[in-house]
Amino acid sequence: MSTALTPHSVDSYLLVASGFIAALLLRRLVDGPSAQERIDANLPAFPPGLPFIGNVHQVAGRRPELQFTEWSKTLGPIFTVKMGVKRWIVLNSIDIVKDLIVDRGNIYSSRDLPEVLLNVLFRGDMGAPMPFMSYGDRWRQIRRIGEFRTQHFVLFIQQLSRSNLSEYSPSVILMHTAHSALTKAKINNYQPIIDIRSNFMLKSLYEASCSSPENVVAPVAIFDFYTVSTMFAVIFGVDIKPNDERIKRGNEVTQEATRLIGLPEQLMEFFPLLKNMPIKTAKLAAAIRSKTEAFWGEQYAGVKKRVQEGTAGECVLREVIAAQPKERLGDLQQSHIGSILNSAGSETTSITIQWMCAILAHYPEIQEKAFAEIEQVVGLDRLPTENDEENLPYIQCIILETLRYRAPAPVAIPHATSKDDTYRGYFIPKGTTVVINIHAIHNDPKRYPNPKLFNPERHMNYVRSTNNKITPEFSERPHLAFSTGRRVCVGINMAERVLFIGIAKFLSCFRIQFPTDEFGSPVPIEIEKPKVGNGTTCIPRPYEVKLVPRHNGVGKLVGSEF
Ligand code: HEM
Repeated sequence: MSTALTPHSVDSYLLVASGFIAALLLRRLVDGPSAQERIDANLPAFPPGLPFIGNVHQVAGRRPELQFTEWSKTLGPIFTVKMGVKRWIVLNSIDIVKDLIVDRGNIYSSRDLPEVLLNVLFRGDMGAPMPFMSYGDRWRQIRRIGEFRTQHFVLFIQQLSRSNLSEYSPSVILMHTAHSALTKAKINNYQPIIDIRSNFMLKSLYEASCSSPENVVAPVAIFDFYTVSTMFAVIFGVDIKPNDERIKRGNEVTQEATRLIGLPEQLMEFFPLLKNMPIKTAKLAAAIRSKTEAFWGEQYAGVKKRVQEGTAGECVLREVIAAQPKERLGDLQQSHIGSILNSAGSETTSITIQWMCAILAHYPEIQEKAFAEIEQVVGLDRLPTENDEENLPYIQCIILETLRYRAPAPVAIPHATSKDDTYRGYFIPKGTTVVINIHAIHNDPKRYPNPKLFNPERHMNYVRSTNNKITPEFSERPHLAFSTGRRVCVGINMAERVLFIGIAKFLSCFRIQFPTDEFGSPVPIEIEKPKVGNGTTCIPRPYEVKLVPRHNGVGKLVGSEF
């Protein structure tokens, strides 16, 4: 029998559908608005969407920061997005981020991420996946152990003194004063690793450039290796070589785990009915977990063995393992600390260097200014070091402007409220997802005149103040690429050091130019259309670039016999 719809059957469907809608309307008249509608009426405004699915089709699987920024132009700096049964509050201005994420951090610092990620991949309470954990004592403990910052402690205390102290529990204040596995001082201990890895990066770029008749290099893999090998050495205390199997396997397990925050899993959160469908997500997650735990477990066991034998060099996990009797964490939890720091720190830092190189190819005059500063402060007989940082303000500005112009995580990691709250007359219930739209803040023309222009100079006052140890106001921060508040990136100090050393050395050695086509015309590098990732990172499309050594002494400086 044919299943094609005849005009007659269409009429019947229409009749049934209109009857259904009429019944719903009637019920609505009798019952009044549903509980959800009453909640929605007190939330910030919604953009237009479709019945039932809301705004899912406009956001999921796309670059959400662009759509959010567009909506903020008509709906204002705070609005709500309807994602099936979920409500996301989107924050688009620095003032609102300060009010909620910083000053009400006790309410706005939790997470609401796919169950499958938390409970299957990371085994719920048995695991310790810091970025995904709900706000609470366990997260505080893990965070304190992995803490990477002290510099921001100063900023934090100054913010505290300007805001309402009673908002902060004593344990939070303690958390920021506690001695942790990786402080700024400890990062100095890792400086030799960062030096070796950055020199290797320069040597690889130099040799790739010299072996190409046109000095054309595909730099992304080389930048990736700089950050991945640095993180492996800092966290696990191992020295890995470019073709090391661990890089490939580490990438594979991270990529697979990322699948679990992909579109199907998000859709299941928006439409819980889908959880009853025969979709094998939990099975898939369990399979990914076996691989992930096997790989990172091996790396962790290696450190533990070296600690027991007394041969472990300085590394984050050595400290974490030493603190095990006091902290009482299990091996799986400690292994998670290592794998999470490793994965969270490698890609983001490499993406920033990739963007810097791609963007500066468009701005030769900025490169010349940067090189002139290096030539004056450092000279041509040595490479820049961490001690030169304060005397290289323009290089610092280039890094700040790169993080503003192309924040690697333009909507950070969504937060969630852990209590009901009222703000500017809105009622925001417990469990609401809160998105910081860093992209909108970074493109606000009031904060950054002509935001589409890459202009390092705009950060000069900020850099001068911080170099003179003056702490600028929160609103004067040059960017929010590391987010802010209690969930602020835990690796800021590490990231800033790896970026400064890598970028200052890179700009001291190479002039960046577009490659040319067969007619000798320059082929500009694409920077306007980032690769569409999993919705959380903003990555340049893979590119080739001409890297011309700055002077005859570069080969000697980078230790190449090429
Ligand atoms: C340029 C480099 C980096 C950028 C742009 C970056 C950015 C971010 C952002 C936006 C967040 C989310 C904050 C929030 O929830 O509001 C975050 C969290 C985090 N980052 Fe980074 N990050 C970078 C480097 C690193 C490094 C080097 C490490 C570790 C060594 C690291 C470890 C983490 C961890 C563990 C979290 C989760 C913190 C928590 O939930 O409490 N990141 N980062």
